[in-house]
Amino acid sequence: MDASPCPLDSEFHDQITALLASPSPQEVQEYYNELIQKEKWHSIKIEINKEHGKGVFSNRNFQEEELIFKDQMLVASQHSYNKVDCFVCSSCFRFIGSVELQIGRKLYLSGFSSKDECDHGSFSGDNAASSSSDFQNEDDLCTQENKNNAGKNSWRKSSLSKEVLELLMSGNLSLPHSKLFVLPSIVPCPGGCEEEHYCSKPCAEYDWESVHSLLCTGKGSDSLRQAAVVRFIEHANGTNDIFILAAKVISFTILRYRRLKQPGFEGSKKPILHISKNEYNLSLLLEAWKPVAMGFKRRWWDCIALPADVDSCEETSFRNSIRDLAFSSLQLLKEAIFDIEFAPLFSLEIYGHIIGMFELNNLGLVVASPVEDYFIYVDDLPSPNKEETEKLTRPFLDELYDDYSVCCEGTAFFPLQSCMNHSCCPNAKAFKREEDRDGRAVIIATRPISVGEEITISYIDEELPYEERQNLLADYGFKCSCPKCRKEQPSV
Ligand SMILES: C[S@@+](CC[C@H](N)C(=O)[O-])C[C@H]1O[C@@H](n2cnc3c(N)ncnc32)[C@H](O)[C@@H]1O
Repeated sequence: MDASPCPLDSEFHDQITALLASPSPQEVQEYYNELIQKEKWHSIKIEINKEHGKGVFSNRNFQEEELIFKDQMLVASQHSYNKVDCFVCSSCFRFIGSVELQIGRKLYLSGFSSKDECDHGSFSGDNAASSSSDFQNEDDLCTQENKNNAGKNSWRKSSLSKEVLELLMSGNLSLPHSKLFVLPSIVPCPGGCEEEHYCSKPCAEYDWESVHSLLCTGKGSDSLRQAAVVRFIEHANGTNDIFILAAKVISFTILRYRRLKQPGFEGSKKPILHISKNEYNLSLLLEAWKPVAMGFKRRWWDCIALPADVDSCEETSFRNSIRDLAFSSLQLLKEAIFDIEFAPLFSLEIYGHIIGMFELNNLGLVVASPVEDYFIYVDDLPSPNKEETEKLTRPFLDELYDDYSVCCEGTAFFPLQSCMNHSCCPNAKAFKREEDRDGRAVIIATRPISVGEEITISYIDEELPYEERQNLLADYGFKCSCPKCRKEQPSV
């Protein structure tokens, strides 16, 4: 592999080594004990062993189908391609607005010739959308990227007019029975950007304080920084939106550091007088970074699976190209939010490890759509109520076609779930039940679990043949020796 193109990698070598050092077993234990205490999931514990590192273990017996724990994401992000389909809170990922808004907005935004573009011009003046009480302004309907493309696109032919969709979005056209599917109303971003929306003030404030204030492109941010953030986001949307999540991790760490630095902040470390300012800053940075330090990680370009169409003799140039892509993204992020006080966080080494952490802990973020529930409800209505209702709802369902059931999808880092080891005969699974309507991971027992047993999930389709399973697990850097693998392993 070529030498690193990032000068910060060598300049801050010692600080980077400290940030990437594995936390001691005692630190790990203390961190997770505190987290479990805070989240009140007393029926699990984190244990560390030489063979598999951290793992989640049961503290009591669980029955089949019982909830084991739910996990709040440390950072999360909706996939950019999913943002037209699902309008969700940027903090907890609940659907927001109304069923009408979800349907109207999706059909409206995808009604233009390109799915990702919308004609901002059509929302000016006294049109229905801008008079809505739910919307803060017409910009709520378009992302920054969409607005940059304003006027370039034309409304494609559809059985539904733009005007009908605008009425639906503005709340001036209600669908029958939709009151049974009430969604939280929309809370705007405190910084005034049009990219993020929330289901409540606490969600808006939490996201602002923990991540978003550094990445906001709203009126409060200076215009040069704003333009740089937009360039970074556009690059991520055009290449790999995992970069947005990596930027959130850096922003999370910087903001946590600033809070810890404030005198009197709960949990802040008192400055130790006999150490230098630099040492003090590093120890504070390590403290701020701790939730990320706990995550299992390797460099992205070292651990990413080689795509099937890349020949093994091309492997080095493939890995170099992945690293170069990450470096281009990092350069754009630096133009947007670089701060010398946190220079090591902007090294390619750290950026690569953050992205690798998502690669190796990949549990997707999924939230079921209330639009699907709504149409299922209508379909289940008794006659003649069903036929009456469908006269109004059918044109929308026909236009949505299969997309009526699209879930909110994204990527997240879940602190507890990411400690779960793999087994091809797992005793638990990540599974959203009817009532789980936000982004949290939900872990359910798939068979009875005894006190003290390790709780495992399967990272892959465990029904695959032995060889295929081992090939897929090699991407995670281990060979599985669970009871099923030991039984199926071909004898030599
Ligand atoms: C999501 S992490 C699980 C937590 C991890 N043990 C830790 O210490 O943070 C995934 C990594 O754990 C290890 N791992 C998970 N399941 C394993 C297994 N069945 N056998 C060996 N290593 C495993 C692998 O290194 C894998 O890349």
